[in-house]
Amino acid sequence: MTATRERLSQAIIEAGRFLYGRGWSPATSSNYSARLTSAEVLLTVSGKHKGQLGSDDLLAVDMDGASLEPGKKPSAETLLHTQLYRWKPDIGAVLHTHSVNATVLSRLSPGDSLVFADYELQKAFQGVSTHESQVLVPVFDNDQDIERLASRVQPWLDAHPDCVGYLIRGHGLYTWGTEMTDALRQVEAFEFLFECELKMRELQRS
Ligand SMILES: CSC[C@@H](O)[C@@H](O)C(=O)COP(=O)(O)O
Ligand SMILES: [Zn+2]
Repeated sequence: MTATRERLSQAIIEAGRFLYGRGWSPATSSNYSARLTSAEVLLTVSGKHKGQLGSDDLLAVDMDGASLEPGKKPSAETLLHTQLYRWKPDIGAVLHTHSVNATVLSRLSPGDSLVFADYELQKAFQGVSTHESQVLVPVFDNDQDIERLASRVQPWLDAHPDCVGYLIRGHGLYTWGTEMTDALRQVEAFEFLFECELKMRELQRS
């Protein structure tokens, strides 16, 4: 194993332990990846428990999502990862999670996007420097046809180069970063904002 693969494998395995521990990757949900080279991505195999990953539970795919390791089945959502690496060459890690709050908030939001404003924690997102900005998060309807889902995500990404993450309704979150630590920070920031938003809605109703 190359030193880069070893380092990235460890980063993915540790991310899985952390995200599972926070309750954001229950059962065998979620998938994680890191950029190996300009042409290859290291990604979780399909169907594994993400809190118990080992280095055998990862495989390299090309930028079209094709497995480079026969015998290993890539994540069912591989194309949602590779489209992000193709979209921006500075993306080094992508995380997909399935938290209760992401699931509930996306189901309660019938529109095609959510806006977060006036939260100091927005500054945890890459490129955001003030609570006075607006963080626009698209919400795509879920689809078991991942190629079709990816084809609905792509025009949004192309039209919103500052996008820091998106929700899939009733399903979960995709976010990313230059390094795994950046992607993890963004997952945490999103989870904080999702919880605030749900609490605000609850209090405003009562
Ligand atoms: C356990 S249901 C979740 C899956 O359908 C899927 O959405 C998911 O996140 C994990 O799929 P995987 O193929 O293991 O990467
Ligand atoms: Zn999923």
